[in-house]
Amino acid sequence: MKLGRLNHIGVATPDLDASIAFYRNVMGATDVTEPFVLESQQVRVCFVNTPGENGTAGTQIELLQPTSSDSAVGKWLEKNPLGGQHHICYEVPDIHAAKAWFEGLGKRVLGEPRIGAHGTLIFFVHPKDMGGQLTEIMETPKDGHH
Ligand SMILES: CC[C@H](C(=O)O)C(=O)SCCNC(=O)CCNC(=O)[C@H](O)C(C)(C)COP(=O)(O)OP(=O)(O)OC[C@H]1O[C@@H](n2cnc3c(N)ncnc32)[C@H](O)[C@@H]1OP(=O)(O)O
Ligand SMILES: [Co+2]
Repeated sequence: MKLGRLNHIGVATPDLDASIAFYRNVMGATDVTEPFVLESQQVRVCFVNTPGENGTAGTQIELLQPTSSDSAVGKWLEKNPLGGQHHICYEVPDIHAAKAWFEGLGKRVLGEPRIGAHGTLIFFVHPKDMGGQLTEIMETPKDGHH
């Protein structure tokens, strides 16, 4: 398995607009995308772009507010009402080879690879098989656009 760049850190929040204000006013973020709803994951999401180096894209903070309490993020917020770090997403060159790799190690891949918020194929690996860390694996965007 070839580990690629850290694409984003998923951060859950009970109030997306308050979190955007926090990243702008407390963290000095200047590049925050327009929120949109991803029905399939029952989340309203936006990205805080952090500066990259030498013209490359920086790692993003993916801010996630559930649109329903009966959702992965909704359920997680019930246990973590303030919100916080929810998952980590790494890029890989070949999503299908990566899926076979984790399954070969007996780790639970959650569902089939599907198109994620960045428009490329992703899957998640169960946190209990990953040292407590919910891990999203994402195929590196072909056009290099992140
Ligand atoms: C913008 C969209 C973007 C995309 O899809 O492109 C996203 O990133 S969407 C993000 C939301 N979607 C997901 O997280 C999908 C993957 N997650 C799941 O399938 C579930 O959340 C799952 C299976 C990890 C847990 O669901 P379950 O129904 O089993 O919930 P439980 O509360 O019973 O959890 C079981 C056990 O796991 C612990 N847990 C749950 N979530 C996390 C987490 N994010 N990080 C670490 N650990 C987590 C939970 O505490 C339970 O452990 P226990 O010791 O029993 O308390
Ligand atoms: Co994500």
